[in-house]
Amino acid sequence: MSEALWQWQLSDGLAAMELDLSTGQQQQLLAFLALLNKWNRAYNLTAVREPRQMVPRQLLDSLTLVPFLSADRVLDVGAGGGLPGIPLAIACPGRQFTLLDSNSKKTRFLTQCKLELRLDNVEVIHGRAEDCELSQRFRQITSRAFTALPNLVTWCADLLAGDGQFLAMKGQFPDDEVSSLPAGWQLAEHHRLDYPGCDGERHLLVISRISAPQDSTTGG
Ligand SMILES: C[S@@+](CC[C@H](N)C(=O)[O-])C[C@H]1O[C@@H](n2cnc3c(N)ncnc32)[C@H](O)[C@@H]1O
Repeated sequence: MSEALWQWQLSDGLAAMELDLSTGQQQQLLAFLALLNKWNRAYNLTAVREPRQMVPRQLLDSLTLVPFLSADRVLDVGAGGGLPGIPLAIACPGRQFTLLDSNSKKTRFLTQCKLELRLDNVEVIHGRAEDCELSQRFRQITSRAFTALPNLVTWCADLLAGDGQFLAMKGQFPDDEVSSLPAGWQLAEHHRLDYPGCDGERHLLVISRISAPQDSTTGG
């Protein structure tokens, strides 16, 4: 029952969003949803449990970021059950995605997804963003339902390339968080996000440094 519904919701949604994904990619997205649904019972990965809401709120919502991706390597911080990182990795096989989360149950699930879905462009890291020391910085860092913007930029500043940008997904526009951004950071862009079945406000906030220093460790 869910499978036929999910298949219909996905192909309908992708068409409306003008995202051209192959049959194989669509099958991978649905296989990911089935894994999320199965593991959710034991691991509490997501609060979205109603089958009818899963394609829009998990897959389509994540995929709204596809047109905004430009970096070869993207970090998804606080990835949880793999959102938006796993759907983006399936939709964009030419980009590398690093999924970071501090909860070991969640990173175990993400590692299982990488293996079962054969996602060679996914790397999973267990750790706290503010304690992470990575060899290369990222030009784009995505986040969904992670933390307030001031925390995001403070905790993850060392993970972002000098000219990099945070792509923060939010529900209602967070006026207070934007006005509390630490000195040196700005709201560079704001986009309304929409997709079939979207049942509330969705916003993408692009946050960058005000004056970007040169960064020799940028990995693309
Ligand atoms: C509300 S969940 C959102 C998960 C996913 N992005 C989504 O939209 O469904 C927030 C996630 O951030 C992780 N998290 C919280 N603090 C963190 C930190 N300091 N560093 C890394 N991950 C963290 C939690 O373990 C949790 O999986």
